[in-house]
Amino acid sequence: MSDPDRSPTRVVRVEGERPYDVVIGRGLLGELPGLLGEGVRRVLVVCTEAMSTSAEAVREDLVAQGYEAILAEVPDAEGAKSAEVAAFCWQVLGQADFTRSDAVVSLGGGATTDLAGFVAATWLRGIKVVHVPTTLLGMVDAAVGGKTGINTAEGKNLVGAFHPPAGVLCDLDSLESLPTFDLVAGLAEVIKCGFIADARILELVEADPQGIVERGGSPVDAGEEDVLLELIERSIAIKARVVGEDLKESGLREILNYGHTFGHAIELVERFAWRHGAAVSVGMVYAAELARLAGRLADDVVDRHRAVLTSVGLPVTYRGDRWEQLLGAMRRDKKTRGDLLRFVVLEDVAKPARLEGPDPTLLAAAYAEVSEGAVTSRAISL
Ligand SMILES: NC(=O)c1ccc[n+]([C@@H]2O[C@H](COP(=O)([O-])OP(=O)(O)OC[C@H]3O[C@@H](n4cnc5c(N)ncnc54)[C@H](O)[C@@H]3O)[C@@H](O)[C@H]2O)c1
Ligand SMILES: O=C(O)C(=O)C[C@@H](O)[C@H](O)[C@H](O)COP(=O)(O)O
Ligand SMILES: [Zn+2]
Repeated sequence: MSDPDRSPTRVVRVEGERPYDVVIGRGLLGELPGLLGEGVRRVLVVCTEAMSTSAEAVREDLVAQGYEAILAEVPDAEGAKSAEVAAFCWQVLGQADFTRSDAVVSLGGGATTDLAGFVAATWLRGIKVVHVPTTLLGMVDAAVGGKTGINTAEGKNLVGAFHPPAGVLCDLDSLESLPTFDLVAGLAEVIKCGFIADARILELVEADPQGIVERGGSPVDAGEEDVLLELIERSIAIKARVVGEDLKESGLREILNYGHTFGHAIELVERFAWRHGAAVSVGMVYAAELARLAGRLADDVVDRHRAVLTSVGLPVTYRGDRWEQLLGAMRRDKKTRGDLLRFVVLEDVAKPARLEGPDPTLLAAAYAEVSEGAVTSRAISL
């Protein structure tokens, strides 16, 4: 049962062809059958080893409520997002006779929800999925909005489908075991929402960055939880509004990709060993520098990127000897059209825009600004 004194349950509605709810609160796992809806008989719970105890509890609960529920344990983090792991899940579904009225439940971080969502999108051309994200990043971003996918040797999320979930359960209790390193990675997407759409998010982080970071992994103090809860809700609300208007990324949705062109390139060059949030953090500084060099963004907003990201422990630089590989990876970004590289940039906080086909010298100059040990082209005070 959720404890109303600790954290009331909130619901964010995501509109679209099949609207669904993102439920945010504590002790919520019992709510899962409600989100699965009518007609589901078999459920595949997809998890990693780190979450297998919780996943087994969910499975037993589902069985107690009359479902046939089985577990599929997949590799940790980006290791889950491969064609081989998807094929393993398809095999499990096939051997257990999953039909179009059955469902997948993901329980884990964004990598698990992306993989499980992709498996659900492709099995029998699409069965129901409910996401139970257990990382901050999963809650505020990956589990909401229906982007699912896996990586290939050539890049991040290059294979996937738009497949919105039937519901999302964000149980804040799961954040208590999340390592600080991963809480911080999730803050990158929260801060992204601040820069693209909601200055209040930036103000909240700037007011007490250490307090927000330190509550990860330790029992939650009521005052601190309020800030984290507000950050989570605000980020989910932005994502819900954007994907509700533009599920398939024909325009508006691209703003959620702020920092990802360069960020995904880092992930590929690092062979997916970097956390996504850390790579996106550097990617946002790259995009900010690009906009500044193009004369579209003021110096103080660029400085604000470095200051707020650094304040929570996120990286803002990357090694300076990988330009050709990074550029090659950016050419395969999903926003690229033919030979035209396209970036989401800012003209101010909460004023996203596009920068199309920037001059190669500008691209390289922005890289120099985020390269480790670089002396930036102007004096900044952090
Ligand atoms: N589909 C989307 O719209 C979307 C949006 C943003 C990010 N993503 C994807 O999400 C992924 C990143 O997600 P992430 O940051 O959650 O990383 P992740 O899924 O790799 O999880 C990070 C680590 O946390 C562990 N973990 C998860 N929950 C835990 C818990 N409660 N306690 C202890 N450990 C726990 C995992 O086992 C893993 O080691 C990337 O693949 C990214 O591309 C997708
Ligand atoms: O939901 C979106 O749209 C996003 O771009 C959110 C991103 O944070 C997320 O990492 C997404 O998976 C990136 O999508 P991709 O299309 O660039 O692979
Ligand atoms: Zn992202």
